Amino acid sequence: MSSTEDLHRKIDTLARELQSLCAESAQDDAARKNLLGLTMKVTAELEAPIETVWRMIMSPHAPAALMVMIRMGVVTNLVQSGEPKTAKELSMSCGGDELLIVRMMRPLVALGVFRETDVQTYTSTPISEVLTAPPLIGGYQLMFEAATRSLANMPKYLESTGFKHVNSAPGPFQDSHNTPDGMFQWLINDPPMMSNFNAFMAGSLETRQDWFSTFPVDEILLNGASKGDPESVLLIDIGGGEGHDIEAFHKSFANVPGKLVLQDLPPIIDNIKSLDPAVLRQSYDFFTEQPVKGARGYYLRNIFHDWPDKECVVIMKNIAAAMKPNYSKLLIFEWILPAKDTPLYPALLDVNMMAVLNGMERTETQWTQLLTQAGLEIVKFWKAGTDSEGLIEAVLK
Ligand SMILES: Nc1ncnc2c1ncn2[C@@H]1O[C@H](CSCC[C@H]([NH3+])C(=O)O)[C@@H](O)[C@H]1O
Repeated sequence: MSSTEDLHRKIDTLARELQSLCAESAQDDAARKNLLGLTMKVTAELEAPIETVWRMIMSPHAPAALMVMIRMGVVTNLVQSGEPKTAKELSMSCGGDELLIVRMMRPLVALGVFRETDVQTYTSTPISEVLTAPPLIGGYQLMFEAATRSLANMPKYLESTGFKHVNSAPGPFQDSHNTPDGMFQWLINDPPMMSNFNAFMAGSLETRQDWFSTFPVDEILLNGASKGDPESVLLIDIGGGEGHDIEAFHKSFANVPGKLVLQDLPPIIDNIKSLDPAVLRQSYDFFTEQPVKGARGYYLRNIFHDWPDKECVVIMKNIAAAMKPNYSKLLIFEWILPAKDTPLYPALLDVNMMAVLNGMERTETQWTQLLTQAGLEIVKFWKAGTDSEGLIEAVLK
């Protein structure tokens, strides 16, 4: 047997083993992720450099085709009907041209988002089915409109600035959307897009870790918190959206003394449909004086990465002015980027933050610089590996 034949025989054997491993690990999520990580590493090793470049060149196309199918209603139509439909039928029920559907569907079929049961006949797959869940269909449209539009235009925009670091508005978002507004104001002006954003944020909770199930809550917050005073505030979630995080905290720590407060902008607070009454709601703009003084914990998740340094320092100073010395703690739950070899997801998130909010993900050194400028001192960077967010515990200096 030639060495080439031998090699192909080995690959066939491995393919069979891999197939059976895939089936086995479908029941065990840790094993599945382990196997997926391994195959991704192997893919990176096997892909020729020119193939990598081509993959990047061709990467915006399928997401754009999918956005067309979402907006045309084809995705929901196929998932809801649960049976194959021809391009002609889809064209009649969704209103777009038949040939446009055929062309947009080709890459999506190749990627497994849909299946082609016959010529120009399509059916949904688990990918399109999961995509129609509100957090994903909302999140997809939000990210496409807010981020993809801005990213496509970003190189040209940055070139026009002489490649200046983005650290204030206007930035790529304002340029590509032709608006002086930041993303949050843009959302407030567009209620359906705001609903997409809220669904996206609430839905992403399912896949993200809670700080209180990851780090020692007793040591960080509960030990030393006021127990006798019924008015004392244990924890405020500043910019907490519709309250999903602080409500989850309450569920896990229902009997701890002290009030729980949710703060966000009026349109968010006024839009809350259901929230445990144990959580007090307060409309508040974090660029103004913090009204709750001397709370034990001032908690912010995914807030500072939305803002350039200057705005972060203003938000931090407003909190610092309300903190009680030797008692209050600032708790920031965000990415703490490693100085080197940042995993792909947080590295991309950093570019995303630049594109949509003129914001950024930060390293330990950058966090330390910010907090120092606001008169705060880091007690500890609590970390759970480079692949997940960390908690920054800080106090008044
Ligand atoms: N000036 C502001 N004052 C208070 N909240 C704001 C302000 N600007 C933006 N936000 C809120 O900041 C939040 C950022 S998204 C993060 C939401 C939540 N902490 C979570 O991690 O899921 C949104 O809910 C915004 O409405």
